[in-house]
Amino acid sequence: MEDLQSALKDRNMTVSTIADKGRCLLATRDFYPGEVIISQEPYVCVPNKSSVETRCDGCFATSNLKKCSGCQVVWYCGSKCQKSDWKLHRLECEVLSKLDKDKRKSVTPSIRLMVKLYLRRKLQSEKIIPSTAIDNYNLVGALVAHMSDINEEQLVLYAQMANLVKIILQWPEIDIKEIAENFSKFACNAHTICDSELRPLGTGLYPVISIINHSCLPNSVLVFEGKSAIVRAVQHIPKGSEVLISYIETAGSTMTRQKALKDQYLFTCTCPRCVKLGQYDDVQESAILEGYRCKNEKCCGFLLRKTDGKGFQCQECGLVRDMEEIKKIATEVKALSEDKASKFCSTGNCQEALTIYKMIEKLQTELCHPFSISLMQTREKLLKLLMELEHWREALAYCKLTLPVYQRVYPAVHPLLGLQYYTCGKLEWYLGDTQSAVKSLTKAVDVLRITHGTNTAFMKDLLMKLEEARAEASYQQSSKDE
Ligand SMILES: C[S@@+](CC[C@H](N)C(=O)[O-])C[C@H]1O[C@@H](n2cnc3c(N)ncnc32)[C@H](O)[C@@H]1O
Repeated sequence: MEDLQSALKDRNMTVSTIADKGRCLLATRDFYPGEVIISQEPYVCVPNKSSVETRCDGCFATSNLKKCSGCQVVWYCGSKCQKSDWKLHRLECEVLSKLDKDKRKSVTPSIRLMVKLYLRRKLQSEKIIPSTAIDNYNLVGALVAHMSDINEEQLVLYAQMANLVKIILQWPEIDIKEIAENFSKFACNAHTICDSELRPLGTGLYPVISIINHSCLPNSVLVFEGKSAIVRAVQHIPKGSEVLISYIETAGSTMTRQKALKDQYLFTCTCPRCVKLGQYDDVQESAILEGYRCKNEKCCGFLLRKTDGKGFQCQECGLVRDMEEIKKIATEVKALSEDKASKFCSTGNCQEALTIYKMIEKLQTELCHPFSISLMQTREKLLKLLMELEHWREALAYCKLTLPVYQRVYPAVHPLLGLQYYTCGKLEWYLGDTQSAVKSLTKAVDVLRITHGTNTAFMKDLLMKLEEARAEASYQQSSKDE
């Protein structure tokens, strides 16, 4: 702990404790929007695995992959990644290659993450790889596990997974209880590693970053550059303040956010956004973000359940929507999304998925409040599918429909909002609307230079696009003036 504190002192940080929260990270000087507060390499990490996609264990790339001939489980994009991972993978390869085919199939990313955790601990304790103040197993030991708060079913699952890890490692002295506890630590401390556009690539354990607590109105954001985790300030953080990131998708209502935090992180959030709202505001917020639309298409009022339970009444114009009608549409949406859309999406059948999502969007437009999160998510799926199918104009129309919801549910500096402006700008540019593209790309840069910095290939590309769009717009303007 002393080593950690002195390493953090150089970075203008300190670890402290707060009642009801446990450890926390405090700033020992002022930080300003866009500044990197802390960055860390993963103690261990693994790429995601899906039936349609495999990733390199070194850099998470998806192309030019070759399977490790030893274990037949891990993939690399080339010798550079294979060599840099070799000290750890040599041990992993040895244990994985002893497994029969069936057992190898049960080696999920979470199991691999745990196996790698123990192997890395061994390598550090044998001094085969170095330890530092911010890269050692003691920091993993200090992570919260919440063992006494997790339910029986979860405990059984962790015990089964721990047993599999024991079988893989074949270390007689290993403690199953400790492995199970570490699975619980993963659940509330590991981070999903994403690319610059926030698409998930893998999972990593960053024990210093894991000291940072959650807020639904955070002053910082966690992004990734390759596998490095970077925490940047999105607001002014005065000296002595706690650094806070968001663990969850913050677009939902207070009830939804609190449930997500309780389910996975086992605490009740008391951030200003969660406690600020009074009971009625909370109900109104849920009715807008997760409720139904008024029968009158022109009315933007939110609906509350009538006391007789027979329907929902608009709080703006008083019109009542019948419960049966609402149930009917909701059932149709559910059937379409569960049975059909997900199947087509998982098999990569974009055209069919598009047809289904359009049907869902039509029903949700009829059913949900215009600021509904589920309607926004369906439009987001349509936008992605249409971009994949290169239907740019229609994609732009859906992108523009999502923007007012993004602006409502996210703070002005939020990576998802910045990325949505970016998508909008790119589409406008493809479609020749250069003036609008400049406006959208400028908004994207204003947000993303704070959340993502300006040094990554992704940001350099965005800044270049903006320059080109500006040059084109001024050329068009001067041609018009002549
Ligand atoms: C990633 S850890 C954060 C560091 C942790 N406080 C510690 O002592 O190591 C996540 C855990 O911290 C606690 N936590 C994080 N944010 C919190 C908050 N806003 N309010 C209360 N507890 C919080 C919860 O116990 C949660 O499961």
